Amino acid sequence: MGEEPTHEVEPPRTRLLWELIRPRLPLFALAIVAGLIGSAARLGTPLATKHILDSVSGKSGLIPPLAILIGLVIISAAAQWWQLVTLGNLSEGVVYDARRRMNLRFLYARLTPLQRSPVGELVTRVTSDSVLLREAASSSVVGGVNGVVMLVGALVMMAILDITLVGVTLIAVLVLTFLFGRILPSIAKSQERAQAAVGELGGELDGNLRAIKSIKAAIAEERVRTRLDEIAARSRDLNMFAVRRQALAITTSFTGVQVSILAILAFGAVRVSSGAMTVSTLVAFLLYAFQIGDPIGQLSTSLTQLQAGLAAARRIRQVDAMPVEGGSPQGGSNGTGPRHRAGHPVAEWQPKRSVPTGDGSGMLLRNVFASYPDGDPVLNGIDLRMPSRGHVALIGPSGAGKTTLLSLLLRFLEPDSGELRLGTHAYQDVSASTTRTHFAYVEQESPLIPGTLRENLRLINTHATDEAMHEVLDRLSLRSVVDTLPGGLDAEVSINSLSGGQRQRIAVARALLADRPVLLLDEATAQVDALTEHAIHDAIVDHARTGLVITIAHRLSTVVDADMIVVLQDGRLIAQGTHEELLASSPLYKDLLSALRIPTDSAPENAAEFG
Ligand SMILES: Nc1ncnc2c1ncn2[C@@H]1O[C@H](COP(=O)(O)OP(=O)(O)OP(=O)(O)O)[C@@H](O)[C@H]1O
Repeated sequence: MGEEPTHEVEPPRTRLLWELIRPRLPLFALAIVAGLIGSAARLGTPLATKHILDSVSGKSGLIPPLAILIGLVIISAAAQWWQLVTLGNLSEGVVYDARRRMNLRFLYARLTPLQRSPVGELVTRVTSDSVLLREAASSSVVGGVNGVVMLVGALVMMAILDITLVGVTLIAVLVLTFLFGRILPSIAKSQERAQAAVGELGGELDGNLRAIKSIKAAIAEERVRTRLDEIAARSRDLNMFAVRRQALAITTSFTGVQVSILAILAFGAVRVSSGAMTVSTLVAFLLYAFQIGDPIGQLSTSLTQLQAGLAAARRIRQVDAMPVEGGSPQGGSNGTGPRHRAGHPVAEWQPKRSVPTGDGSGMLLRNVFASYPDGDPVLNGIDLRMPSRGHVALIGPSGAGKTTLLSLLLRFLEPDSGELRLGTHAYQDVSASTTRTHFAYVEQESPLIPGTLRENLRLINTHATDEAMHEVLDRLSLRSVVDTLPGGLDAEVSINSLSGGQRQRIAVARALLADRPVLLLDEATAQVDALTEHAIHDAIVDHARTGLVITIAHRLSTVVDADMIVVLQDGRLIAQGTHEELLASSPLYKDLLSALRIPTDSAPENAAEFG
């Protein structure tokens, strides 16, 4: 998992499980009490049976021991029911808590470490790992406690009946305990590796299913299948290792119990024939010996199940350890601190239209350096001032750092050093979510969130009216698309039900409905036709009258009439100005245009692409 603190000593697995159970301790205690009552009732039955046998030989009346026996059976059944329901309550609660904790962490985690793990891998932690945790948190732990209680109780009762014979049983219990101690740790390790393989499978599957069209078009199904099968086989082999170990542990325990019963029978027969023990005592003793089989079996199953749960708890804990966003001061969170303090004078840009600034929503980047974890800086000393109104277009070759610059503005990434300001607020003084309230963002892939079209459009502005939505949909030529959807705005939409261009327009519509001071568009016109591009362009111009629009544009039409064009190359700000100014001053800008065979003596009308 990304950004796992390597210097931190990991707590023992059992403590992780305890942390999840602790908030539900009363339920846990209740389940144990129910288990203890049931165990006590079961422990009493052999004694009641002995009294019934004694009454047959005329030593006492039959009715009282019979009534006690029936009472014990009823109590034992009721306690078992109670315990099972309580356990279900407990385990579902623990799984629910674990899933909520992970959901919360995924949504509030810092983006870079979160995105280091494949989505499918993260999903398996919420789905399959939490299910393994369910068993460990409830039946394994309570079953283990019950098993110990039953075992100790039976041994005590046996000691009361015949102290000599109990020695034989004790030897069997000690041998089994020793063998278990040797086998269990290897079960936990292989199960953890098997679960990691399941996570890897989830990640691979997710990635491949997202790219399924490319895979099919390349006729690469077989290659992908082989790779997926290899991971599935690895998981199977690791689990089989654990299964063999579990089988060894469980059969050892059962054989041990059988052997000790035979030994008790043999020793018991000798003691009965010598008159040191009555037949009824031997029968009661044997009933206890048989009863010991249950707790030992329960203990061995619980302890082996517990290993899978502990492995799952560790993987869930790794999610908990992901760093979260919040009001963390910029640059401080990655521990590097400012690396480049030299102050550069920031060139004040004057837009070609009269654009008022200084009303609190202009943006400033001063000597900003940024890098991804374990990488070299991808932005190197960016100095840029943008006003509160107007259209700023970012251009540059692929990999120049355009998207990274937007990530900094939105605080998906914190700078290594330098200063970012939004109006009068320094980024480091406010939380990431506060900063984001100023932006509406259209990302490159224009993803839809699961839900209806209405929910998608209201993602930023939850109060957008139907009227406003229809107005924006009209502007972006989406109205006819919506009208054909069953349910209109209430239709469930997904990546498969809409085209790339339609999704892109929905993302733009969502941003326009938001009415935020700064609109960020990352190649918002990449997939749309000329008419829609025109509509988006008009929307940009419209928004730029009252607010700031920052676009990453690959199409010249989005760029040429921008109030300011910022040219980036290799993470540096190479030039900035209007189209005309850059044609006169920036060889890179001219190169970018020439590479596309666009005449550099006039602004072209067509929608040529950069990058
Ligand atoms: N999540 C990431 N982790 C590590 N490196 C990254 C990450 N995202 C981008 N980079 C690197 O940062 C550099 C700048 O990438 P960025 O996406 O900002 O460029 P860009 O100008 O938007 O490119 P394009 O036009 O191709 O989208 C590239 O070298 C890229 O490999």
